[in-house]
Amino acid sequence: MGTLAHETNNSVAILTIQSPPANALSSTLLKDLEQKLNEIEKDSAIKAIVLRGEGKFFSAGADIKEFTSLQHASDYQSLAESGQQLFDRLENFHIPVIAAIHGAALGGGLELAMACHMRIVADNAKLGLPELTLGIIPGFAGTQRLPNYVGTAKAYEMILTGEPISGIEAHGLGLANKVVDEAEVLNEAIKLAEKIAAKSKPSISHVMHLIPFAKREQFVDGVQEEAKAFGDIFGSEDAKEGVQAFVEKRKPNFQDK
Ligand SMILES: C/C=C/C(=O)SCCNC(=O)CCNC(=O)[C@H](O)C(C)(C)COP(=O)(O)OP(=O)(O)OC[C@H]1O[C@@H](n2cnc3c(N)ncnc32)[C@H](O)[C@@H]1OP(=O)(O)O
Repeated sequence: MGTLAHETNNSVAILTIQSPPANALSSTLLKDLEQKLNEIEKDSAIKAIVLRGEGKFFSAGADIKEFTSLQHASDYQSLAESGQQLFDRLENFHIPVIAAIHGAALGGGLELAMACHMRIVADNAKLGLPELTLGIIPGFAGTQRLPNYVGTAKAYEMILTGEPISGIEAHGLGLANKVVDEAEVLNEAIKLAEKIAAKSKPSISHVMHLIPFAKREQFVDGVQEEAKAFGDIFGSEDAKEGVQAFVEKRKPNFQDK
């Protein structure tokens, strides 16, 4: 069974991440997402997409346990580059994608949600980039997309402290389109998708082509630097300690090297 379920109703595709317990973005899940985009690209009937997570969370980010199987800085750099490319494809997709976020969207989970075009969040959801808690840094374009949504000051605070914000705060900062009770997240996302799907497909496609031009030009340089730094950071003692501490469910003891 794949890690992404897919159903379509009224021209709206609902993609459900099914990778318990935390919907971590394993390499398999990322491949399944790419495959799903390939399929949807060929289906002219789909006019909007809702992306959600099954279980307790939207997604808790890259699969930290998988990190321990990689060896070299170049492996981590490639991991970051392939995630960045996939999320870039999503951001530039010709069909609008709405992330329906409950529980947690952390690390790569928030980076995935930020590559979607709109976000509906639960008031009690946690959204953050906690990578520095692991002795590493964001690697799926989080350092580049987060400031665009929340402003640079809040992005520095969120990334440097690793502390998540609530769905209510995310909405106040402009990171989310709407905040609702957790029980209503999926319904609200579907309602928004159905409103969009009632419009003409050619006009939807033109808007999807045009809005990405408003993106900052430095973005491409920024994500390249981020992927390189993501590779470098895994050469540090503290990255090994941070990842190991997560696996062993203890606090990391960083040595600043
Ligand atoms: C380029 C991208 C880089 C990244 O994305 S780095 C990863 C960034 N993400 C994080 O650092 C989030 C780490 N996870 C957490 O902070 C917490 O977890 C949660 C807040 C999501 C949930 O907390 P709670 O409800 O107390 O559950 P629990 O016992 O911590 O987790 C349930 C199971 O899920 C596994 N898990 C959680 N997040 C990840 C992950 N990102 N990668 C791999 N596994 C993860 C745990 O280990 C555990 O598993 P078991 O039940 O076997 O003990």
